[in-house]
Amino acid sequence: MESATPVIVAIDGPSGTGKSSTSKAVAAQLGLSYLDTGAQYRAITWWMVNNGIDIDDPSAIAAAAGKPEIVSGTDPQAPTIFVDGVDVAGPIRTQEVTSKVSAVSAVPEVRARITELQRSLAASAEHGIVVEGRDIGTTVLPDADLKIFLTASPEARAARRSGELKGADVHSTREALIKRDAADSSRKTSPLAKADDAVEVDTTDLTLAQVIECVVTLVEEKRAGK
Ligand SMILES: Nc1ncnc2c1ncn2[C@@H]1O[C@H](COP(=O)(O)OP(=O)(O)OP(=O)(O)O)[C@@H](O)[C@H]1O
Ligand SMILES: Nc1ccn([C@H]2C[C@H](O)[C@@H](COP(=O)(O)O)O2)c(=O)n1
Repeated sequence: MESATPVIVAIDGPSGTGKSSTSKAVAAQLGLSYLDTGAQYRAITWWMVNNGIDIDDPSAIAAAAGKPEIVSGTDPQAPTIFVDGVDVAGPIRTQEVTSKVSAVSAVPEVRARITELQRSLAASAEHGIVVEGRDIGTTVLPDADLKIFLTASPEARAARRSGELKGADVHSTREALIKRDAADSSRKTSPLAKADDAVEVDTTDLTLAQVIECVVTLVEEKRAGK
């Protein structure tokens, strides 16, 4: 039997729009690999913090950018992230890493390093891959078969995140999301942006199941050549 042509799907958008949940589910449903590029930027940030690199000094970050070995596992049922052989899936989600990741990921040498890893993983995905992040459609995989840009109101995103953080204050969560999005959108190198040819999906009033169904349909239509 002939196997389906590998399909490359890029899913971008601001924080809390549902990129990870949607991408994982779509990849699992369609038998594709899955890559969380935010986890890679968090992993390199975790390494910088743990190795005493001054996060306020872009030249120090640039000089260290090539040092850590970052390895991502791309099974959507059990994605993994290791730095120098250490499982950092938990530590990269701390408040400290979240507050520093935008500064580290703005450094061009960091982006060049991580982008190379991303392209290599996408190229080696046998059945195709769903890659989620901020600059996948614009910079990392500009020739992706399908580009999706997820959005949602800051209020919806803050409510989702507060629920996840067991009742964290919605107002401060909203402010923190807006601040991180502003930093990610205004950096010089490959900022958070919608690619011209991306399909925008506003998830504010959609359930996660509806968003997943919408994206699966878009991938299937693309595969069918519609
Ligand atoms: N359409 C939706 N309706 C309700 N909750 C949702 C929806 N989409 C995602 N969620 C929930 O919102 C939270 C954030 O989702 P997720 O982590 O997938 O977003 P993200 O865009 O990847 O965020 P980040 O970029 O910050 O990692 C999760 O708890 C998820 O279950
Ligand atoms: N393609 C990407 C993915 C992520 N980042 C940076 C900016 C985000 O604030 C941070 C963490 O991402 P998250 O785990 O919240 O998805 O990583 C980026 O610059 N480019």
